[in-house]
Amino acid sequence: MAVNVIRQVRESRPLIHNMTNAVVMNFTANGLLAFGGTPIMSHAMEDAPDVARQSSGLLLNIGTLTEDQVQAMISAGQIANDQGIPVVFDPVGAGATPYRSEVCKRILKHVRPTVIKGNSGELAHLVGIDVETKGVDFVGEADEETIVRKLEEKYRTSVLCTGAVDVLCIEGEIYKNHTGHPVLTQVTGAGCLLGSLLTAALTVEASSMEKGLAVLEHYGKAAERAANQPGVHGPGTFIPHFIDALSFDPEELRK
Ligand SMILES: Nc1ncnc2c1ncn2[C@@H]1O[C@H](COP(=O)(O)OP(=O)(O)O)[C@@H](O)[C@H]1O
Ligand SMILES: Cc1ncsc1CCOP(=O)(O)O
Repeated sequence: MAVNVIRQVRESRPLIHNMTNAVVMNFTANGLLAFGGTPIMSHAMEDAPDVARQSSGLLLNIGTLTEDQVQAMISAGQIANDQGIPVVFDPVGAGATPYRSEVCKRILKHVRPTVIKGNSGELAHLVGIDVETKGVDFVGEADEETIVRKLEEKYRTSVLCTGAVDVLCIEGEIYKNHTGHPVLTQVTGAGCLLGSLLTAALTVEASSMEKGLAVLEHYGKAAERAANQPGVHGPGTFIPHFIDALSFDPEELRK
């Protein structure tokens, strides 16, 4: 299942338009390349709509948003919707400031994402559930299944809630992924990069469940493999090994 999805990505090397934040731009481009996609970053209103027209998938990530970029995201998102291109929306830091909350509502009013993905704190905020967050991080406790179901119902779209266990909600069904490693919580952009790989996976021919679980399993297994390498002593040495592992064959990673 995972093998089929990831091999298709590696054959087509889909062009993924990453409208993502300044913190994770380089990490995202390298991680997506290792996984098998072709990254392009473009945020300006003068450029992003044309890039969206040429791309196979679009990631909207509001981590370091400016008003100009938000307008470009809406424009690119509408083009992607019109062209039937998958869109992943990552509401980074939703609820941390009134502006982020307003932008989430605005984007979701104008763009239909294929998947909304975020951590529990961000997704809880989108459905009005009060949980404890600190900036872009989730620090409290939450009932992920309730959150994803409510969000799916509200926006009629698939939802991925990341965490120690990832919870995916597609057409009312819940799927869980248990792969992963706690060191991912010490790497900024671990969630953001996952959103880019998910966008790439959504471009191939398979069921939504297969595509979602394939990426989650591969990502988590790559983290487990990297974290257990002899030269890895913490988040700094983990990162290059993780990028390497993302490029491995999915069957090899399962061994
Ligand atoms: N405690 C954990 N153990 C294992 N994997 C984790 C843990 N926390 C998060 N992950 C993984 O890290 C990645 C990013 O998730 P998360 O930390 O929730 O995102 P974000 O960086 O957006 O807050 C996901 O692949 C998730 O499965
Ligand atoms: C630290 C930070 N601040 C704004 S965006 C960002 C990156 C967040 O990345 P992630 O949520 O994937 O760890």
